[in-house]
Amino acid sequence: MKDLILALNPGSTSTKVSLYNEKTEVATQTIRHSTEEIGQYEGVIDQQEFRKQVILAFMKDEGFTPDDLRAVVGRGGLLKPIPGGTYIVGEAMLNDLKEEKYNTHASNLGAILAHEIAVLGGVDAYIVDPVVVDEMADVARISGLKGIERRSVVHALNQKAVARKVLEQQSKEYETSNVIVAHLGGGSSIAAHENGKMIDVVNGLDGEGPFTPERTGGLPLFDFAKMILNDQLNLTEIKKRLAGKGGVNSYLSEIDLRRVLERIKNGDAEAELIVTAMTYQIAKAIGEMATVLKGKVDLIILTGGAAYGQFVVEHIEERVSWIAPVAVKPGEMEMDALYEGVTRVLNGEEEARQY
Ligand SMILES: Nc1ncnc2c1ncn2[C@@H]1O[C@H](COP(=O)(O)OP(=O)(O)OP(=O)(O)O)[C@@H](O)[C@H]1O
Ligand SMILES: CCCC(=O)O
Repeated sequence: MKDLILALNPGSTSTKVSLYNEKTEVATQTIRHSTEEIGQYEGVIDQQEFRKQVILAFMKDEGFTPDDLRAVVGRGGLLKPIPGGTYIVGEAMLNDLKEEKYNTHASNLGAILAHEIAVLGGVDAYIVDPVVVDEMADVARISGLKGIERRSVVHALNQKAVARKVLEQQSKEYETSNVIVAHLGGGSSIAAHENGKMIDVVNGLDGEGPFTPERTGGLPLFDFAKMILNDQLNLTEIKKRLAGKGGVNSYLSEIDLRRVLERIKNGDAEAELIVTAMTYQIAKAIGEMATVLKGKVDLIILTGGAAYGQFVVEHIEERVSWIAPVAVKPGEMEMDALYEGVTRVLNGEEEARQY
């Protein structure tokens, strides 16, 4: 039939898969991968074949094959800095991802898996608004140490989709509004969107900003340098300590915020202090982005899985609601945003960009 769009969103512990026909979602599933399943593989790229088979099995269960596809779209990963939009997947992009040229991240598999399945169906593969969308002002790139430049790594796909949706509900346009979006997930990113451009971002992946359920965010540099020397850490171990074993996990041995919030309800004072500190740091980062927008902020939006947590939302609101009204859009809109991005190209409303 060739009228289906397959959208793929690989996360660290899951692969989200959705099938759309012209207007609606036909089937969707979040396929969870156990620690044992994922643990068999050395790195993210090594999981390619395993995840491909999981996606094909999902399609088969739903009664479809790659021959039914019109296009495949994946969440875009760590590439060179590029403008937002829908990109056709090609060799240069695949090479950079397979070499992990710009670091490792589960979303690096998005383009790779989209390509693998598109080939089976004889169609094109795309990515939309990858995590490296770069709209940063030049002044924001200066780190404070020559030789190190700040870069834009952000939940661009969800941040932009959520901002558009919430503003639309308020009869406002993304392109003419100033908003601060805080995506609060396993990792977090916070960005200042000025008239439709993310002019500065708090890049949690590279160790900036608030700590998260599993990442440290920014640390006192000198003390961390001493820890590296004392514990004789190599780069892989450093990365693990910063992302995975950092943040809430390092204090409470738990990355699932739902369980931590349950502990707080049951009177765990340490858990309460740690999550309060996380919300305190998130609020500080939102305040920082307010100065980027010179105080002209129409809206603050909290999104991502952690925005489901009432404790989290209330503690952030308490500190930032003087800046601008706060809207809460928990979870993410990434699958629909992938579908909409590729549809704009297939309908000729937008041209596919080349990497
Ligand atoms: N109902 C809930 N209440 C509180 N926290 C929640 C709830 N649902 C999910 N979370 C927390 O949100 C976090 C995960 O968020 P999310 O699902 O957005 O992240 P992710 O998909 O792992 O990746 P990313 O970091 O890219 O967003 C986890 O710590 C999880 O416990
Ligand atoms: C989505 C941006 C990268 C990250 O923080 O995980």
